[in-house]
Amino acid sequence: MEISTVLLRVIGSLPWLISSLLGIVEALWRMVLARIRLIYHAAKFPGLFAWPIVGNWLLLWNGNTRGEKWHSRRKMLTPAFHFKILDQFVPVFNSNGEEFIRQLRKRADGRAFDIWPLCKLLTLDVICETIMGVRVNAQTNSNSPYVKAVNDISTIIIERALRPWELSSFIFRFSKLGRRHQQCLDILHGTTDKVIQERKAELDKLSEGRTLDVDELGRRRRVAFLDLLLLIARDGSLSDADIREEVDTFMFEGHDTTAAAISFTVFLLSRHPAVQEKILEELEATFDSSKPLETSIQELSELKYLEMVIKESLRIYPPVCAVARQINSDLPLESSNLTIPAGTTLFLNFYLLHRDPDVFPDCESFDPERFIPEQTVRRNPFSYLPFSAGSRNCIGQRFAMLELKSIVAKLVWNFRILPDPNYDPELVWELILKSQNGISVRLEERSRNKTN
Ligand code: HEM
Repeated sequence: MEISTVLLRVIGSLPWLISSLLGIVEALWRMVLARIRLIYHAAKFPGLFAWPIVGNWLLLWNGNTRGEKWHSRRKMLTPAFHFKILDQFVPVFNSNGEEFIRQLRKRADGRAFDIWPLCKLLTLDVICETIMGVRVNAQTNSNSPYVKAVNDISTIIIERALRPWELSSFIFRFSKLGRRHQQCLDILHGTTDKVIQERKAELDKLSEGRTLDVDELGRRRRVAFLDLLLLIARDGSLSDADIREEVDTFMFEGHDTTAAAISFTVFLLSRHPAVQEKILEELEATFDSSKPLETSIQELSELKYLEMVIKESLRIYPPVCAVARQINSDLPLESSNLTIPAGTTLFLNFYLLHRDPDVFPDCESFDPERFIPEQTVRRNPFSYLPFSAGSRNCIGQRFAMLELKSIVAKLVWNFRILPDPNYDPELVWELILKSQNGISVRLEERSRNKTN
């Protein structure tokens, strides 16, 4: 081709090239303007330091989903937390709680020990039995591959977040951490898949007129959360993979959080013997002192002082101490002339919220009386958010409160909880708020057990 022809072609496509270039420049300009606007508004708020370009991205990375999947799933799952279903779970709290007490009895010699790992095993037992309907016996068999995989995967997630180069799935897959991650997933998914297939087969065998809570021999059978999911899935709205996803979410949201809440409550009680005595008084007014403590859902809801203690513990040590939210449209704040611009990621810190001295004077001190009804009604409901608020709040909060009450009641019923004078918790925020040096307490058995 001659040079003149090439030149003519180039000149001919110039208008197209220039308009494309202008289009790109305009798009970039709009992005820059939007960014400047965001920075302009955001700068008026007190907050974390933001780096140029990446902002707070290094602290927080959130995938962008508009929430349609979440919305339809949440609607499906809400009935699974109905009072009648929770009622069936209370015996699971009781039986696993009894095993917890048996394990603790071995440590009740007045010497300090770390109660955190035992709390984790307990809540894993509870969540596996209520959500999947299987007993993993974590408390008596803490070395099982399943229990180890559950523990390891949380640590791996944290370690990976601290190694930015391993955020790439490709690099991660070939790293040592990534390989262990895959091993854990294989064990966890393998177990969930097996349970799903077994429960599905049982469901298929349900004859006309038989209900889920009765087995083929007519014996009472406990309905697990998974059974409800399988029933919902019969109209084709959930695949096996979807079901596994939901089961996994509940398994992970529902056990570390409760373990943290139980262990922090035990720590606070170890420093407040008078509070323990008040809990005991309340229990002794309701239950027969000569028997092991066995609670029903009705009795648990009547333990008002115990509830105040747990609420105060969740105030000081909220296991989910922060959440993030992305703002989809400009949000003017009524109380000021500030606007939070669309595209901002808000980081809501419940740990600090619960320490607002205007709302909770002397905020570091443990005082369950803050939760007497007269005090609670005076406060803005958004000033205390251990389970978050709004449509994405904790779906399992009633489950959690019942479990916490059941376990803490058993603990105080059986033991005097004593402080470890050489210990103070060192708080860290990993996936949840926890203490990196464990939760050290001492236990002494109450005399009612010694005479039994
Ligand atoms: C003391 C124990 C617990 C605490 C403090 C807690 C706290 C929270 C918080 C703050 C959220 C909101 C997270 C966010 O906004 O990003 C949440 C969500 C959630 N929690 Fe809990 N939780 C606890 C126990 C449980 C239990 C026992 C279960 C299940 C049995 C559970 C299941 C869930 C689920 C599935 C979600 C996600 C809800 C959704 O996005 O629709 N949680 N939890």
